[in-house]
Order: sequence, then C-alpha cells, then structure tokens
Amino acid sequence: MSRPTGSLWPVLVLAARISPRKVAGAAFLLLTGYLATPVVAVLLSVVTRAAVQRDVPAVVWCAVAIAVVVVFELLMGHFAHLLYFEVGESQETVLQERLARITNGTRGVEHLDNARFADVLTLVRRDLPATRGVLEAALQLCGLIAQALITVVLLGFLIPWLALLPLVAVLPVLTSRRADAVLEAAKVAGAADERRARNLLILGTTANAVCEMRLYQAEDEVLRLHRESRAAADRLLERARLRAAVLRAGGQLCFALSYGAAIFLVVRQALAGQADVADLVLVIVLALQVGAQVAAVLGLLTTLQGAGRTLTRIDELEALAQAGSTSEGSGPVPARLRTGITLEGVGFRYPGTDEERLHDVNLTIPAGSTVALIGENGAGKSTLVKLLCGLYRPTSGRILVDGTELSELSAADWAAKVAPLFQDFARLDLLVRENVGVGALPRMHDDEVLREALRSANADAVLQRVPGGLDGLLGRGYGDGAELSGGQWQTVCLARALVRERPLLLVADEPASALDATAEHALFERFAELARAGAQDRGAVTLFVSHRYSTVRTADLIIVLDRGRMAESGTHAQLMNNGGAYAELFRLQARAYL
Ligand SMILES: Nc1ncnc2c1ncn2[C@@H]1O[C@H](COP(=O)(O)OP(=O)(O)OP(=O)(O)O)[C@@H](O)[C@H]1O
Repeated sequence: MSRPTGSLWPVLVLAARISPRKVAGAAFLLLTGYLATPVVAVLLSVVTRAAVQRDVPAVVWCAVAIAVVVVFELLMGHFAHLLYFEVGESQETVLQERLARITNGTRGVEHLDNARFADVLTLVRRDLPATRGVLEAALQLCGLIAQALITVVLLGFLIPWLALLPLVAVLPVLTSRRADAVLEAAKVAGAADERRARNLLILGTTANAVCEMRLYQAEDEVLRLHRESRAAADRLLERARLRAAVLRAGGQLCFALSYGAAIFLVVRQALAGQADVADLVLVIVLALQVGAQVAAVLGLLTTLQGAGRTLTRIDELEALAQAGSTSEGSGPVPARLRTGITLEGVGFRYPGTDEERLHDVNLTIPAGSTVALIGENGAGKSTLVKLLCGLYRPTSGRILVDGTELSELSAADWAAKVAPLFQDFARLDLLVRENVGVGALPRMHDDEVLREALRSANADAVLQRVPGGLDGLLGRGYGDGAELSGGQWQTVCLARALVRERPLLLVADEPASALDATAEHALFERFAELARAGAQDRGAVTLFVSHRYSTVRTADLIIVLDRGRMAESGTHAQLMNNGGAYAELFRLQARAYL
C-alpha cells in the first residue's frame, strides 16, 4: 500500500498556506463542536439521576442544557464546513494546475506515449475531486480522536477496565485498511479497461464522432464495446468490493460483539447493585458514541487513504514525466539562422516501442530555404517534423541549429521560434482573440496585430461571422459559440502561427487538408510570403509536408522519405532528372489532373 499520510502532509500544509485564517477557524469550530458529544453523554446521565430522584427543576435545566449543547455542536459543524469547503476547493484547483503542469510542462512529450502514464492519469482525473475533502477529513479525524480520548477517560473513571475497550477498534481499522488495498488493486488492474471505456464514451457522445458512427450505423457497436470495457473493469471491481465488504463486516462484527459483551457486563454490575442507573446510562451512551466514532474514523481513514493515493499518483506522474524529459538545455537561441539546420545520422524510436521510425537521416537545411517533405503514409514525415520542433529528441544522431545541438538550446526559447501549423491542429473552444493570441501571448490584447494575422490567414470572413468579433466565442464545447467548418478552423490556426514573432522554423504539416482549392492556394501564397520574408530577414527555414506535388515542386529542397529513411533529396528539376520515385509520383499526379 502507498504511504497516504506521507502524501497528505504537503496537502495539509498547502491548505494552511492557502488560508491560515480559515484553516485555524475551521479547526477551532469543528473541535469545539466535537467536544460537545461527550458532554451530552454526561448530561444524559445527570438528567437520568435527577429523574430518578424526581428533581423536576434539575431535569428541566439538564434538558435545556442538552438542547443548547446539541444546537451548539450542529452550528459549529455548519460554520466549520463553510470554511473548510472553500479551502478544499482552492486546494483542488492548485492540484488541477499541478496536474496540467506535469502533463504539459516538461520539455518533451514522450511521457504522453507512456501507457503507465495514461493509466495513472485516468485514475487521478477520476479521483481528484475527492481530494477536496482532505482538510475536512483530517480535521474531523482530530476531532474524533479528541472525542474518543475524553470518552475513554470518562469510561475509565466509571469502570476502569472499560477504558481498554476502544482498543478493540484496532481490528476494524486493520480490516478496513486491508479492504482498501484490495479495492485499490482492482482499480489499478482495471485502469486500462476504464480508460478504454471512457474513450468509447467520448466517441459515443462527441458530435463529429456521433455523425460518422451513425452513418456507418456503428452506434450500437460503439455502445457494445463501451459496455464490454465497462463490464471488464466492473467485474474486477465487483469481486474486490465483495471481498472488501466481507473484510469490513468481519472487523465490525468483532467490534460489535466485544461492545455487546462489555455492555452486558456493565448491565450485570448494575443489576448486582455495583452501579446506579445514571452510571449505566452514561456507560451505554458513551459506548454507543464510541461505536459511532469508530465507524466515522473508518470512513475518514478511507477518504484520507484514497486522497493520499491520488496524491502519491500525482507524484508518480511527475516522476514519469521527468524521467521521460531529458536534461534542459540553456543555450541561447540565435535571433537569425546563419548556416541552417543539420541532421546527422538521426534515428528515432517512439518511447515504449521497439521499432525505429527514422533511420540514419542525414540532411542539411540551409538557412532561408523552403523544404518539402514527402512520402507515403506512415513514412515518418510528421515524426521528423516533431523532432525538428523539439517535441522529441532523436534516439540516435543529433540535430544542429547553426552548429549547436538543439538539445543544448533552451527548449522554451526554441519553441518560441517555431511557428507550427499541424494537420491535427488544436481547435480551442475559446474566444477568437485567445485562439489566435496563444501564438504570441504578449500580443493577445493587441487588436491590430490579431486582425492583421487573421487577414493574412484569409480568416476575415470568420471574424465577420462570429458575433462579438475578436471577443466572440468559437466552438460549442462550453457555451453557445460559433461553430466553424474544418477549413475555417484551419485559417484561424494559421493566424495563430502567423502571429508568432520572428519565427526561425515555419512548419506546415499537411496544412491544406481541410481547405478548398482557393483557400489552399491562398494559404500557400501567404505561407510562401511569410517564408520569404522570414528567410530574408533572419534566415528562417520553412518545412512543409504535403501530398500535393503542385505545391511541393516550388520548394528549394524536396526530401522523399521511405519507411523512415531518406530515399531521395534535391530540387524538383534534379529529382525529375533522376527519374526515381519522386519523378514517377509527380507524373502520376500530373496525369490525374490532365
Ligand atoms: N506517438 C506514437 N507512438 C508510436 N508510434 C507512432 C506514434 N506516432 C506515429 N507513430 C508511428 O510512426 C510511424 C511514422 O508516423 P508519422 O506520423 O511520422 O508518418 P507520416 O509520414 O507523417 O504519415 P502520414 O502521411 O499518414 O501523416 C507510423 O508507423 C506510426 O504508426
């Protein structure tokens, strides 16, 4: 089992940092309220004695006192709840941000290919909301321990051997911990099925996927697969739940039997005249309170253990992300490229896989040039692009930027010099301003710059169509935003790339896949213009992946990849002269348009 308390401590410290005033207030109110419980038991004993003695005023006063104490306890609990609930929410937000930073914040993205990372992330996403209750549970646990101590003292004062009785509670605590471990093992074992079920649920409830599945009449199949994955995860859980229930029931049964026996002995003592009725009432009420306290402690321990595990898992995610990210370079990224980018014997294997996707790629991309990458599906074009963007590092060989290894440059500074336009671009269900502005955060509120980028990307029509203009919402994910066509989204994403300040590497990985012919032409015109300006101004390199040879032929250098190897490279004229694969494919495509 993980070390829950070890992981919980930083969260409690975090809570204290978020608002020491609220934590102290909640602790004071809750503990004061909890201390009222044994007082009620004592008052019940007093009222019993007064009733036996027919002392009516004492009975009335005691009854009023009991009512006041009970109301006091409820009020304290209520106000404490308001305080720790607020702190719990802020705490959850901090943990959510930590999770996002772990997922996004490292140099590379290699951890995202790690199946263990994905499984643990699924569990953490599911269980994170429960961490809100850590402060509440920890405070209640302290309150219950204080309550139990007072109860033990009172019991010991009345009948000394009864003070040992709460020790019986150790047994249900132990069986409850064991039950948690059993449940936890089942959750871990079912994490992959759980992840599959969640993905299938997304497939069954996301507009695009729903339309496609409906046309293929595959909705039922998606549901069946979802049911199957859910059932596989649930089967493991059901068995574990049963075992856990038996373990918990066993522990609680032993506890209840011990308590029953103790109360029986006390009753016998009372009948033998060794204790009076009031003492008997006190013992029975205290005994019942201890029973309730033990049950509450077990529940709280389960909450705390669950939260502790989630926090331990966040630590594990951090370790996995850091293990995947290689050491950070800190070298300065040049403001302009002088010689260009060189690949020396670059090989690459995706993390967790055995097969090399790039083999011994040797290539020089001169500063200021435009390079087209072509090849069959799966040839490794996007993989090479990702390496040049610095998202992954080569598993062999090296990439040099003006003679300096890319890995030695500051990753953040290099990323800031890349203007990417990917095939699977990110559609952000945010404002138009934010969709474009994330390309250059300091320019997010410069309306003129954003409008110019949208104009250059041929996205004026989008801007006019969206109510609210730059401050209009795109997408329907979170609100009633404007829904765009695939091509319109692509122009917005191009604007995001165009707003980048002085990029050194312009990347377009099949950018025209969602565009009509006019828009495609306009996009390449605009991209070429930007490339030319970037090349003249700072030796920027442009890299594009395309299956359209009419565009490819305009590049200064064409690279043909074949199953991860460089098959050919040269200008259009050179490759046509060579009469190799490029020439053949070019003629084939040209013929198709005749
Ligand atoms: N994250 C990943 N983990 C493991 N393998 C991957 C990953 N991404 C891609 N691959 C594999 O690497 C190979 C090259 O993929 P890549 O996306 O680079 O091809 P591509 O030439 O861009 O193809 P396409 O023209 O279809 O976009 C493929 O066999 C693919 O299955």
